[in-house]
Amino acid sequence: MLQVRNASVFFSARDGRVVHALDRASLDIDANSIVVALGASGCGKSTLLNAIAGFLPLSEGSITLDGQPVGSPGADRGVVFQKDTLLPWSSVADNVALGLRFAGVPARERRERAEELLGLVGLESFADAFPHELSGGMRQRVGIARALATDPKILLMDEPFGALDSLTREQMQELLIDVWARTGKRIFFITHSIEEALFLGTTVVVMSPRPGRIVARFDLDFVRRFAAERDVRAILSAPEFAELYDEIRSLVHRPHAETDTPRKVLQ
Ligand SMILES: Nc1ncnc2c1ncn2[C@@H]1O[C@H](COP(=O)(O)OP(=O)(O)OP(=O)(O)O)[C@@H](O)[C@H]1O
Repeated sequence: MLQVRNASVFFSARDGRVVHALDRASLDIDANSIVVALGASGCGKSTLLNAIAGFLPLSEGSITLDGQPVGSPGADRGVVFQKDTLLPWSSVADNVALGLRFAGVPARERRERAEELLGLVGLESFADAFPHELSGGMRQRVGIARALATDPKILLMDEPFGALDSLTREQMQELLIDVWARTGKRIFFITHSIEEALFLGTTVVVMSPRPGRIVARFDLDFVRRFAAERDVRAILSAPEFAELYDEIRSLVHRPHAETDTPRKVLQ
């Protein structure tokens, strides 16, 4: 279980103001769940993800993964960003195996694991290609395979499909559901898209504009339905999908007051 408890983050902006980016967020991410955080630009979604990844410290509150406090980045959390961070001079297989190289895994074992993961994301024949030979969607697949290489307890995905065209994005959503169904990995996923959140999330949390606060939580089963029936149209045209879409839309767009009052920055 990943537990976020009363997590707050304050940043010191360049002009001396204190930006209250995240306000007492609490969240549980159980095994086998996909928790999607949804909210307007600047509401603190990436701040929350970066804190879970260990890239930035909380100002207040705590994050634990299976009871262990999360302080710094670790192989137990795999991260995928919107912009791929593949090494251009390394082959696809070597990119996938990067974390394993850092962990001292022997070359042959690394290659086997990379090939296995490339199979999982449908890129088995691209092991020896280089990133520039791949499309944006393919590079994101490599990113997912790389994030899975160290067998992390959780995948953290920060708008991973945000830069892709809509067709590729739909394909990637389905691929992610397949990866989730086959690996059982828990996933924390950030998006601006209500439709993407509803389609992918076993839980959707809606965040308010700054200071980012979790204002609503929805437990859903569209993703399990898709994994079982593989009928996207049936899901997207379901009346309950449209109702939830409207409900969440009004929550996301509800006006909230700016409350960046000067406060001490707690580290
Ligand atoms: N290092 C930083 N220093 C100062 N302010 C920051 C810093 N990082 C983020 N912020 C501010 O914190 C707030 C939350 O930012 P964050 O990137 O978490 O939002 P977001 O919801 O992920 O936005 P987007 O959807 O546009 O990526 C924003 O107002 C942002 O300007």
